[in-house]
Amino acid sequence: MPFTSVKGAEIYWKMDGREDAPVLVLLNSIGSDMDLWDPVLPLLRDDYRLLRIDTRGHGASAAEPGDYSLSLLAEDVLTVARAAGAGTFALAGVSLGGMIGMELALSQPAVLEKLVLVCTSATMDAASWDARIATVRGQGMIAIAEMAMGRFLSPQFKADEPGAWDAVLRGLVSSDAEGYAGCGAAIRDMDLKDRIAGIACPTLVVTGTRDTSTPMEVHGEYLLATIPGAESLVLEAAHLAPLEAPEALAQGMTTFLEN
Ligand SMILES: O=C(O)CC1=CCC(=O)O1
Repeated sequence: MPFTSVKGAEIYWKMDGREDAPVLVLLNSIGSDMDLWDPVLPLLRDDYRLLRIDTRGHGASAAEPGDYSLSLLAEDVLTVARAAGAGTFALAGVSLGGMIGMELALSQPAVLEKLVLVCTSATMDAASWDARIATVRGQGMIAIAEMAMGRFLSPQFKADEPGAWDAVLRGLVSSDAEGYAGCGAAIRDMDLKDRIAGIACPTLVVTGTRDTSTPMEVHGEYLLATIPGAESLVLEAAHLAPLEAPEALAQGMTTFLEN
C-alpha cells in the first residue's frame, strides 16, 4: 500500500487508470475517504491517471491530534503527487477537497493545470464548525452523524440507494474524531474568500441543486463570480455529487478537462 510521510504523518494514496495519461488528483470531503470517487472511477480511468489521496485524518491516512490548516493539507497533496511522479496535474475535489484545491492553485500555480471544484465554498460559518469540532472531540462521531448525513445526501438518494447511503453513514461514524476535528479546524479557519480572485488556472465550479451544505445560490455563485473565467456545471445532486450524479459529473469533468 503506498504511503508518503508528510511532517511525520503517513498519507495514504492510490493510483489507478491509464499509465501514460495525464494525472488527475481526486480529493474527498470531510467525513469520507477516497472511496467517495468509486462510482466515477470507471468513467475516467481510460483517459486519466487517477491519483486518489485519503485526506489527512481520514481513511487510511494518519489522524494526528490537533488542528490542521488548508496549507498543511495542500502540502500533503503536493508531497504525495511528487512521490507518485506527478510534476503537474489537474485536480478535482469535493467540498473540503475543493478548498484544498483552491489553496494549492493559489500557493502552487505552476503545478495545477486545471481545477474542478465540486460542491464547495471559499468560506463557511466558523462558529458552527467550532461547535461541531467541540462535539466530535467531546462525544465522538456518532453525535454529529444524523446532522452530517442530512447535509451529505438527499432524502431521494436515501430512498433510492439505501445500501450506498448506509455505506456513507458507516464511513462517517467510523471516521477518526480527532482527524475529523483537525480538518474541521482547517474549514473553520480558511481564508480563501478574499484570495480566490487570484486563481489563474481554468476552473470548473460544480454545484448541486439539492446541496444543503454549500447551497449553489450562495457558495457556488460566489466562486463563479470571483474566480476569473470560471465555468459552471449544475447537477441534480446533493453535496456528495460523485455518489448522486456520477455519470453527469464524469461527463462534465471530461468535457472541461479536454478543452
Ligand atoms: O456540511 C457538511 O457536513 C459537509 C461538508 C462540509 C465540508 C465538507 O468537506 O463536507
